[in-house]
Amino acid sequence: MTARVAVLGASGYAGGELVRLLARHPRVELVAVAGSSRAGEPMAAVFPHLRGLVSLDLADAARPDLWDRLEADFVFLALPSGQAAALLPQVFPPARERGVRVIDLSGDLRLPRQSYEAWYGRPAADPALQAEAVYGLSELFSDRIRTARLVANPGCYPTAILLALAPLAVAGALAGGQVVVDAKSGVSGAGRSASLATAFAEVNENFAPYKVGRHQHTPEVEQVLGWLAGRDMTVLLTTHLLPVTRGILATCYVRPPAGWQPRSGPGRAGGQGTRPPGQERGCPGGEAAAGQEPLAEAAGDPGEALYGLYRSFYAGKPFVRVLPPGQVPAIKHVQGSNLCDIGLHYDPRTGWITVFAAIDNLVKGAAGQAVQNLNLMAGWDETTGLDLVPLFP
Ligand SMILES: NC(=O)C1=CN([C@@H]2O[C@H](COP(=O)(O)OP(=O)(O)OC[C@H]3O[C@@H](n4cnc5c(N)ncnc54)[C@H](OP(=O)(O)O)[C@@H]3O)[C@@H](O)[C@H]2O)C=CC1
Ligand SMILES: CC(=O)N[C@@H](CCC(=O)OP(=O)(O)O)C(=O)O
Repeated sequence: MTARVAVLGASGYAGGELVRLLARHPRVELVAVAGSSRAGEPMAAVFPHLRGLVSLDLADAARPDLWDRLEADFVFLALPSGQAAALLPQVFPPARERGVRVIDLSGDLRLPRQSYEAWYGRPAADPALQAEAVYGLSELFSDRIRTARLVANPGCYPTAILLALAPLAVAGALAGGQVVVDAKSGVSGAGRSASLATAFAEVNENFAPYKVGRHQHTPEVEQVLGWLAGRDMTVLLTTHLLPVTRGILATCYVRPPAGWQPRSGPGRAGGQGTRPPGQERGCPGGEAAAGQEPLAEAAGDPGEALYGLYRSFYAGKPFVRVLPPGQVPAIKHVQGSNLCDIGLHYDPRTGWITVFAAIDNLVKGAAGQAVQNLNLMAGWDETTGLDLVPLFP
């Protein structure tokens, strides 16, 4: 089976990356692309790297009547936050009737109204649509994604941070309810539209934090960690702009409760060990692990035990590479791929655990994960079209 797919926002970085991936996806027919200021132009004029690979012209993404003519099974929305919320109430219900399924890359459907309005500073999407949307962190919520009609693709930072912390959340290591995260992103995370903050002369050979204390991905991370940990979570997230094009490195600091030990089998990612949005909080995987031997005691090495916990959590998850103790991830080891590399460190002196996660913000943090979700929704192998070896050096 093949699927007809449309990309709205195809003239942006995330949408352009979607088109790059979909152009070589063996089961996809790309039937439409749309933009805004570049509407009417050939895709290859907007993105010359796609010359000879995509022959479509950009339609106007803001026109609701575009949807009446769309003969697509799946529509990706890669529009600025706020635009999906404005567009969907009008176009999604009739499209859903026709069997169209939507994957939205913006932040519009990830948070409930109050939280969205507080952190994004604009009116939230229709609450019914937000409630219908399945949070699309592929590794954790694959069961619900498979049958979803509307998917809220995760934010770039939350993808890295949640993959880094999910095993600890499920295993009860976040019982204190507080986490500190120090995260850095390449400038493509800010989108293609020019702004002073992302101009070469401002970014080159510079490095600085931004949106301190007010990053809009904070409530998203808190929400999902809360589902996994079975308790309210507070996350201190500080984001930094790296003078590179692609990549996110998230460094997450956790002080587990006294006496906590990593255990094997704390629940599997995407299996029964994690709870999807809208369901009762709790951690069946953690409960199932309660009677097991602490690996730390068995192995006598907390670093090895932590590694065992992560290996077991991400067993069978092709895009997560858990690095052995002593190895650390780097953005250059995942660039251009849908991989998330995770490194672990247990510091016996302070009792803190540090978890590092590296992703490509445009691939696993946006377009790649959106394609992974398409694969799940269409019933294909989740790696279809995503067999991408990182570009190095
Ligand atoms: N960049 C990243 O790493 C990530 C981005 N995202 C999310 O993906 C979405 C797109 O981001 P990104 O690609 O970076 O942004 P860009 O600014 O690069 O692209 C925005 C796209 O939306 C179109 N657009 C702009 N304004 C409107 C409008 N009023 N109506 C309809 N279309 C419009 C643009 O068209 P045109 O160029 O023709 O004017 C362009 O195609 C955002 O919601 C972002 O949060 C999520 C995760 C990571
Ligand atoms: C480097 C950079 O500026 N990154 C952006 C990522 C924004 C994003 O992806 O927006 P959503 O809220 O729609 O997920 C930021 O930090 O705001």
